[in-house]
Amino acid sequence: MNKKRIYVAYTGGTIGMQKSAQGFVPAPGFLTQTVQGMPEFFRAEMPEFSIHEYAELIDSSNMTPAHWLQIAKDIQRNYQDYDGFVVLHGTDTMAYTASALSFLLENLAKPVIVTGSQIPLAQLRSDGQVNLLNALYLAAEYPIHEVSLFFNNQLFRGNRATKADADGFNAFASPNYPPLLEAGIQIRLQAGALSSTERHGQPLQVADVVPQPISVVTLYPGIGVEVIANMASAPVKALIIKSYGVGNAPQQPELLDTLQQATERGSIIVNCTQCFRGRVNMEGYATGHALQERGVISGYDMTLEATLTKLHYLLSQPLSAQQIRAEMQRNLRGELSKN
Ligand SMILES: NC(=O)C[C@H](N)C(=O)O
Repeated sequence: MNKKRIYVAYTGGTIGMQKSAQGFVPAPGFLTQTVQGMPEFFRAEMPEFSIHEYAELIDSSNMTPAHWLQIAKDIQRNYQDYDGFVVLHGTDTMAYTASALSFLLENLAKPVIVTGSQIPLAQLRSDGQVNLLNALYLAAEYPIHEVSLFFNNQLFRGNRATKADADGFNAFASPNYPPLLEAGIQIRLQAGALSSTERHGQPLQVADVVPQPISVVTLYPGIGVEVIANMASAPVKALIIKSYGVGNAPQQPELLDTLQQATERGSIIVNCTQCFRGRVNMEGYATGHALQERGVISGYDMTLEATLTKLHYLLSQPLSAQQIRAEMQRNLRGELSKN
């Protein structure tokens, strides 16, 4: 039987880092060399894989939309030659990249799994081996044709994941959507759908993305209107408000006027909840309803990462503000559920 072939893109991040006088840093060649010294990766049950280290290996705090595009184009270039893709990435902004890739890779019909680790692969007690080994195995044997994120034995939908623990191994959560798959003694499919063959639909397409001026403001009791007005002023094209509960904000006339003026200027204002779990419902309370009346749109149950990367994706296309508002409230890649 022909073995499946998996393409591994190493972008940087802790998994391939080495100790230096300044703390852990990514080092060229080190991840590949470490994997080669681990016989588990070459067991008969494992797929074939090839690791491609990027010329510039980065801590994921340095990720930008240009890097998202670089990864998406790399996948596109190698799309025909591999059965699946594993992106090795730092954990700090992993959920942003996984969300961004889910939007940029249009008509995706192969598995793309983003993973990394909290302790470098070469260190004692690393979680890197379990994460990478499982990501490779799942990409080959449990192909779910979407962008997902594997961490601590759970496979999440990429645009539903968020970093939830700074220093624990259970570093990611998917607060509003069940895991696609859980890897225990048995590998159990949960919300994911296995696809045995490549769907012969539209060819894979990579959407262009350019960095966009987007503000994110978290409401707090007593926040001044001028703070929000500043965050919404030009050149900002979109403002994400992390509101209270199901989407509430103070019913201050000056605040509501500021938001209305920003909307009239063509800004996209999205209402996301600052709660870890749950969904915005602006019809729930008068305080939420007032926002809706001023043109603020609902982020429903999207994570901040999904909201922000979806805005980047849409603002990079030739769409009107009205079209962007409509698309933001539509489920494009499983990132949003309305009820
Ligand atoms: N665990 C990690 O990968 C953290 C690292 N700072 C990164 O995001 O690149």
